[in-house]
Amino acid sequence: MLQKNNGQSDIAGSGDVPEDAGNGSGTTPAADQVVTARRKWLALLLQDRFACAAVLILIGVALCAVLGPLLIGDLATRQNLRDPGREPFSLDHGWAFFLGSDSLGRPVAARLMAAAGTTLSVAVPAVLCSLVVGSVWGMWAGYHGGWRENVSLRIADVILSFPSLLLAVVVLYVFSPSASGIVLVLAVARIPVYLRTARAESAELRSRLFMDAARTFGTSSWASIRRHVAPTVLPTLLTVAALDFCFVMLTESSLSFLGIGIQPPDVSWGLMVAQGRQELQSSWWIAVFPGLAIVVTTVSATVLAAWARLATDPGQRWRHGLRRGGRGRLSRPATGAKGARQSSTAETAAVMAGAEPEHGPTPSGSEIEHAPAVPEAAPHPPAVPEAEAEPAPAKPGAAPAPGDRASTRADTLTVDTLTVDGLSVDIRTATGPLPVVRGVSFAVRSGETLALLGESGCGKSMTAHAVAGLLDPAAEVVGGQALLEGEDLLALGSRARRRLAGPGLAIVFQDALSALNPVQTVGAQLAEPFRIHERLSRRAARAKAVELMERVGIPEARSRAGAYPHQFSGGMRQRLLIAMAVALRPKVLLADEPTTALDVTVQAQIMDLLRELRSEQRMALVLITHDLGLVAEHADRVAVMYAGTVVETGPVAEVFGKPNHPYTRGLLESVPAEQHKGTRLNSIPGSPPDPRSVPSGCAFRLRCPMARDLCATHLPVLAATGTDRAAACHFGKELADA
Ligand SMILES: Nc1ncnc2c1ncn2[C@@H]1O[C@H](COP(=O)(O)OP(=O)(O)OP(=O)(O)O)[C@@H](O)[C@H]1O
Repeated sequence: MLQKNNGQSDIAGSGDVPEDAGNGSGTTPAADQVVTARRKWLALLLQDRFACAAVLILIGVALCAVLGPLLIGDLATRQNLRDPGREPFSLDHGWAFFLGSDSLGRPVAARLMAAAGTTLSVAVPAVLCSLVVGSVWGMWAGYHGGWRENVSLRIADVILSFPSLLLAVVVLYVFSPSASGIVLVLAVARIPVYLRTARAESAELRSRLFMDAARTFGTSSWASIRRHVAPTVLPTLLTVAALDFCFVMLTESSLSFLGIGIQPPDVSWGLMVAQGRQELQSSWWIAVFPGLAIVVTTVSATVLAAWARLATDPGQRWRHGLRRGGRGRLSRPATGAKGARQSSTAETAAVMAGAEPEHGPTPSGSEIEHAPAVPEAAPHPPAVPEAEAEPAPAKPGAAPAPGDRASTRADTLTVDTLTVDGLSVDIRTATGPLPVVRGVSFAVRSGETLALLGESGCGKSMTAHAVAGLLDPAAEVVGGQALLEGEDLLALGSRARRRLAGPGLAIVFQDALSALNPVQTVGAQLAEPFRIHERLSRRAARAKAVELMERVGIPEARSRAGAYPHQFSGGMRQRLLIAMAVALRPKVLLADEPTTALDVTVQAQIMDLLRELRSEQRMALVLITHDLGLVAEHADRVAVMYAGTVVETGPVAEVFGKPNHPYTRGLLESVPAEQHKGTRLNSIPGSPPDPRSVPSGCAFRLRCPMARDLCATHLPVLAATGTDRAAACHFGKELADA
């Protein structure tokens, strides 16, 4: 059971594993983790023979660069004019002449080794500098958007408008040619390539739900970039960097050919190609071998980057298994392509998570979906008191059972936790502001469930996003307040908002797959709120994450914490999202259609879980839905929305028993129910108005059977129609008294 402990959220049951807990082997757990992580990467690398070959080649090149000068002494520069242009593939004059000699009698093999060091000392720093600066800049610009993005792109455009070779020629002519000068010029010239790539991917990620989810528990912009943007963008950038490696080497060779690159007696592969080009017909080997060195090194870097891209993308790792052509542990099983993908992904992720695949198959989504919300063996019995146990579902339209939940709970509820007052949101469009939320007001108290009910497009999500501070940049709050225990959320600066996010207000989104980061394990994502707000170590936060997973009914939570969102079923993903939202025991939880994409069985499990958590944590729950059945069964009070405004509000049982607004009445009459059996179902004629063409006066009047002339000229306001009830209808009181 989740318990409050000295102001800190704590989950009773398995306590935190102490940070410094030893493992009995004399090594620290942190050191063990590093060793295990290295083994995992090595295991993945060994599954790809091309990547292995690429690594060996690159290690060879690096060794040549480092050890070459020691092995060859001055062989690379010593001229032997009596014996120039010696042909390759003969060991008569020693290994140094195996690849022939150039027109000055210098051995090509020795020169290749000497040149490896010079070439790498230019290409590697140039690529690394442009990669680091361009990527960080691009991710920052893309994440924030607006002027930062525009200014960054214009700077990139200016740099890109100069051909990089021309830029290098101009700069190196003005300043004297040197290796560090070449590195600097090439690094600057290539920054826009990374900037643009990182910006584009980051801007795309900016609008993804899992970024919104991170913002709801107060992740700062740099932390979001580091944890969510960088892991997604990096694989692409690494591939670009590998290709850039070739470009930089070739540019350096062109500069050397022009006499402003590497200066003799130093030698680089590019310079060797440039010098050998003049004698290509008579002594082909002088240019061909350094050319081959450039190609082989570049291809190796590209292969390694492609491997890294697959290895760091959890959705792609299964390909490593398939590449082995059916051999080995991660090979394609004989159950068809889909099965192969699932199995390989699960096993590969198990390897990455440090689990032994021999432990048996990972439970499939369908196997684990029907697990009870609270596992039998879990140390967290459901905390719903007997008195709060759910009555049989109320049928929409039917009168509530005597002693309904709303009226019994009302005794214990006094102060509103969240009060939304006159909230208005506009969307900026080319033709001017478009009002999509108009003066919405409602209040919800601790331990209570308020349903925001309405047809699609009536502004429910906009309202929730405005309160949570997650509005699209095109949308803007133009009026109203959202008071969380008296503090206006809409007036807070971003820092104060981050402090409050998570422990104050959290949100559960409809599409759990989009709301979870696909390239992070669920354990890492669930640990994030604890790391940010409680500053827990990685290990302690992870332990809390596992406890949370157990609490929301994820079986085998400890081993499943290392899995990725796509390895869970829809219902389990929704549980994970709920776990993430309630991790910091928020005072208010906004649940935006949390069960729409789920089947009825899973829907019931998720709603039961939300109810249990609400009771345990005494949260105020705002349930956003268009499902009247869900409202009847799970909400205490309801605010019915139409065309961006609240048209009726009150206790669910009373509103559904005797609606005071013709729209609510129409909604209830259009739902099939026992008492409608054998009669023709009524439906509201027409459809909700587009925000661009909301009728004058009452927005519902064109569909309303009670509309009069007054409705076209006077906008009805939300007015009391009874105790704790209100309706925005000129005839609300009439309906209430009927
Ligand atoms: N970026 C946008 N640009 C223009 N209009 C928008 C934008 N986002 C939302 N809208 C409009 O705002 C209105 C309210 O949208 P909102 O998503 O809040 O509706 P909703 O009641 O949550 O619907 P649903 O139940 O389908 O999610 C809709 O008419 C929608 O078309």
